[in-house]
Amino acid sequence: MSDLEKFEIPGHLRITPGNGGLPKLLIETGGSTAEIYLHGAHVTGFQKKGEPPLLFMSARSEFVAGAPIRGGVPVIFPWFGPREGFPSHGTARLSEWTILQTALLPDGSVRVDLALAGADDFEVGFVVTAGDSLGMELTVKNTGDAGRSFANCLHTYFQVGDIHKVSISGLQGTGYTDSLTARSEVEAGPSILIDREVDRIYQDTTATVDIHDPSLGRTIHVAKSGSNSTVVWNPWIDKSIRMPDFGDEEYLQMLCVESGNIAKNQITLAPSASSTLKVEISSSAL
Ligand SMILES: O=P(O)(O)OC[C@H]1O[C@@H](O)[C@H](O)[C@@H](O)[C@@H]1O
Repeated sequence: MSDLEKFEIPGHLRITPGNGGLPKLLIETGGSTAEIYLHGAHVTGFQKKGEPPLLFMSARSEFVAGAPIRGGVPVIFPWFGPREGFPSHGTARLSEWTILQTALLPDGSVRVDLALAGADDFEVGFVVTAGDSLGMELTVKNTGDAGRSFANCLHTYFQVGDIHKVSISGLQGTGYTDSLTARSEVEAGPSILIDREVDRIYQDTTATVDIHDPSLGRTIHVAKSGSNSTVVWNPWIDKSIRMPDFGDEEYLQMLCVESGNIAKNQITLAPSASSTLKVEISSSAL
């Protein structure tokens, strides 16, 4: 870790061996704490002082090179979902990222700039800013000499008090593909309730999504830009049992609302062009 010491900020940013000995950044600001693993550039925690964690982490997650972390914010790139012969959700979440710089900003938040090496003809950067809210920016530049396409997604796992009582708003009237049936549907009602396995890719939406959680007395706001797809996922009972790195009952306390560009919304970049996917996560009392 000694080569990473230069990125520490006394009183605000410490770098220590985390689970599995993987390097972990521990951030503390006036209003929050956060943690980031260089493995996957994975934000594994964000908590406002005096509030339960905003991000869900599975107690069964692996922390080992070559395997994804279960929970927090997996960075999904350059493809979303399964691909035969290749890892699910791309290689970014399995890669070791490097720190470019760290900074304490004038408003008291802490900013960390990370980079992904060896992503073919792509230059990929990820900026995390932890303060009263959690900001994340994934920037991809095409450094090759031909147009290139990719999907991306910030696969945010949120902690909720009781999934049975949660409702999600912001997607009324939006078309989606139901990944469980492969059918195209339109979200009819103003709020989505989760009472079974749900796995949907909402397309052509830039809307902020709110997660209303009466059990924890808060609403989580997922605001985004540079994103035209939103994924809503909860594995429910059977899939939770099938996932080796996820507790059988953990589906009760988690919900994924993911922001990205998937399927027909995937991004094509001309040579030298770049695009940025930004997500800002905040919460307010109900
Ligand atoms: O197990 P993984 O590869 O992390 O994927 C978890 C889930 O990620 C979600 O984004 C997908 O919509 C689900 O279909 C998938 O099961």
